[in-house]
Amino acid sequence: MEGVLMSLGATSSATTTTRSFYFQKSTRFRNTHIPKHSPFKQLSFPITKAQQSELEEGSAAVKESEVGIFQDEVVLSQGIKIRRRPPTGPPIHHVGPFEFRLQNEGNTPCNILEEIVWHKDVEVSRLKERNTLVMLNKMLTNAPPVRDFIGALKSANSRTGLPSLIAEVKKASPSRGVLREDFDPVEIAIAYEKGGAACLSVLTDEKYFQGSFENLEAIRSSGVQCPLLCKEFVIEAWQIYYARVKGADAILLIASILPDLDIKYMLKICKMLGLAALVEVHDEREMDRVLEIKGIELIGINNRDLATFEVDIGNTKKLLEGERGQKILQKGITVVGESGLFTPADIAYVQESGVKAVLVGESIVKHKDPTVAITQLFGKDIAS
Ligand SMILES: O=C(O)c1ccccc1NCC(=O)[C@H](O)[C@H](O)COP(=O)(O)O
Repeated sequence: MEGVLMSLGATSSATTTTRSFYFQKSTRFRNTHIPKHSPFKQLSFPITKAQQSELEEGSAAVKESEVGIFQDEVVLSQGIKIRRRPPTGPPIHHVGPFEFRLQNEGNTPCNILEEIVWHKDVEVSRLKERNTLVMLNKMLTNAPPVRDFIGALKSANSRTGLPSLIAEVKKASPSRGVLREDFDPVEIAIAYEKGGAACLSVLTDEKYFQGSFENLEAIRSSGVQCPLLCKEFVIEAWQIYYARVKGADAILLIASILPDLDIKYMLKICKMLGLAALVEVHDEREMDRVLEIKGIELIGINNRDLATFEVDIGNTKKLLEGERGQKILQKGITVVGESGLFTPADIAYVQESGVKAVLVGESIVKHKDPTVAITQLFGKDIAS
């Protein structure tokens, strides 16, 4: 590794454009004020020459492909329904001395996932002011070393012959409310590790999941050895740096909110920082999109529709059938079955469908002893 001062003049839409666009009933608006996400003008962090040229190639490709293409058209062509927050919120109207805001389809989130993403946009803007990329870059030198997230999944899978477990430290969720009142993240993480979890997923979203980056840091510094997934709603590359500084070994990238170019660019950032990326899909279209992206090693199939909360574990099977399953095998991608897993029969069902790992929250976090809950979930002790 060598120190290189990077200049990323032409970067991906993930870094130089906001892509704050929104639709109204019949008209789409594109926010042409762009420079909000431009933190990467001059970066100083250790990367190899090969990584540098890879990033530059990526940047050039992004620039090229964006010429003449409106970002909202790109997004629509990829079937992404989650819109970005309108730049100004509902317009203000005055009637006499009164001021009010008009709510309509275009400036009010249309489902919970969209609401989360819009809120995240505001939250990230504020956090970035207090933690600039230059500051994060400095902090990277003191960040704890990255552990091998995918390696841990693979070795637990070959040791037990069962899907390896990513156990989720989850206090609450929009669909289920508070899952555990006496929530001590470190205690839960230790109990998960004792129960045989290969990796942990730590929710860092505060507003909707009552999680935090403090939880992630506390678990990381507690001595727990399991590699940690930062379970966030990533809309900007800056968040990946932040997660790394806070001790994450892996990060979640959700295909229903990120266009392909953002995913590609973010994968490169992850690679450069040594983080694993869990790219999450929910339907066939998202799976087909991500299977076209080079370099994906880990795909999560979420059985929960994040817009409606509907959960169906048959989704994992559906997305792994036929050609898609073949392609995944050929590419050597590890698949994680996510959400709605409660019994040994559920685990067997997703394993038969082809997953090598599972991500589980509710069914183990609610139990008074999460170690016991893991044994009950798998129908056997997976720790030894
Ligand atoms: O869990 C939710 O209600 C939720 C709502 C909106 C966006 C994301 C949401 N959950 C994230 C997850 O996918 C789950 O936390 C994870 O897969 C574990 O699921 P479970 O075992 O069902 O708790």
